[in-house]
Amino acid sequence: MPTGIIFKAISGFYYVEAGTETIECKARGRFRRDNVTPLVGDRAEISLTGEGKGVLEDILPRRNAFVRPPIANIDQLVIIASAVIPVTDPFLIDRMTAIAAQNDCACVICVNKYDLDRGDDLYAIYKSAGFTTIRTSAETGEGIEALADAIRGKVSAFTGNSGVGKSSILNVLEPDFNITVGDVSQKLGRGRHTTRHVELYRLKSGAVVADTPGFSSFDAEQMALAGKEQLQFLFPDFEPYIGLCRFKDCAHVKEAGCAVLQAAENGQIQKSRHASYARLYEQAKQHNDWELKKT
Ligand SMILES: Nc1nc2c(ncn2[C@@H]2O[C@H](COP(=O)(O)OP(=O)(O)OP(=O)(O)O)[C@@H](O)[C@H]2O)c(=O)[nH]1
Ligand SMILES: [Zn+2]
Repeated sequence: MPTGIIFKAISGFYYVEAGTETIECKARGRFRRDNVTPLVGDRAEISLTGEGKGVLEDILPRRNAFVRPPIANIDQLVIIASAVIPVTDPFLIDRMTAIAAQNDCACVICVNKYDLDRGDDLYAIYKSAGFTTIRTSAETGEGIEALADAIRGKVSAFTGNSGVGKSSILNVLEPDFNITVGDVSQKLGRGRHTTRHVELYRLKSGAVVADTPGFSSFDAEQMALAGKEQLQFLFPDFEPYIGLCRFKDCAHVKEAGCAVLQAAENGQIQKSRHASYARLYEQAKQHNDWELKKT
């Protein structure tokens, strides 16, 4: 049975890219009965009924699935940031990297507007935290090739606070993209209109990019993060120090003998990364308390 990837889903039709063809599919009735919603990004088994049409038979296991936006199997988030108009708050980046880690999704950090500001601080933070970190300018084209390399052969979703240059970068990566995107969803479908659907685009370079309204700004606020005990594992730069604290159940916030705190003080962990962790930990704690009171 042929398999393919759902690139687009509109009004009950699923557009599955299988080989060089796009097949327009309907879903089998049992998906509804089993309460399974096929998502853009899903790998699906299909049967062909002729004339470019087919039926979704089965959804293959997912690497990850997001609810807002509804999309599956994202390999990596490309987090666009900027050190100047607007200045990106590292906390927003750290929250996204944690959400990504929780969903088995890699991250590429892209510090844009290099022509206006080198963004040395942001660059240093994420480089030393172990992320693929790139500096770009959509204005001069600097770093765009490095970004193209980082997304080749993968499914990426771009995110970043408003004005950092997401659309500008995508247009430099793929000059035709403007037209494609503009038609379908108006400047990456920020959802001002009713067509809030998600779609995958295959760039000429072979990269696949998700047009994801829900990721387009950091309105990922609604995305729930793990409980406070799990949070430490969503910071890969903490990993070498976890398990070395004096107390086994150390929260790594202000405990005596905490190896993570010590590493942050020594500069082995970036201070802003630890500050973000502590802030997220506090939020998770309040959330837990609230949940407990409710029951
Ligand atoms: N100098 C300079 N300006 C840039 C660069 N990238 C984007 N801009 C400008 O920044 C402004 C915002 O860029 P957009 O591409 O619309 O940003 P966006 O992230 O898509 O913003 P939203 O649509 O609000 O989410 C525009 O005026 C761009 O011309 C850059 O690398 N250098
Ligand atoms: Zn600790």
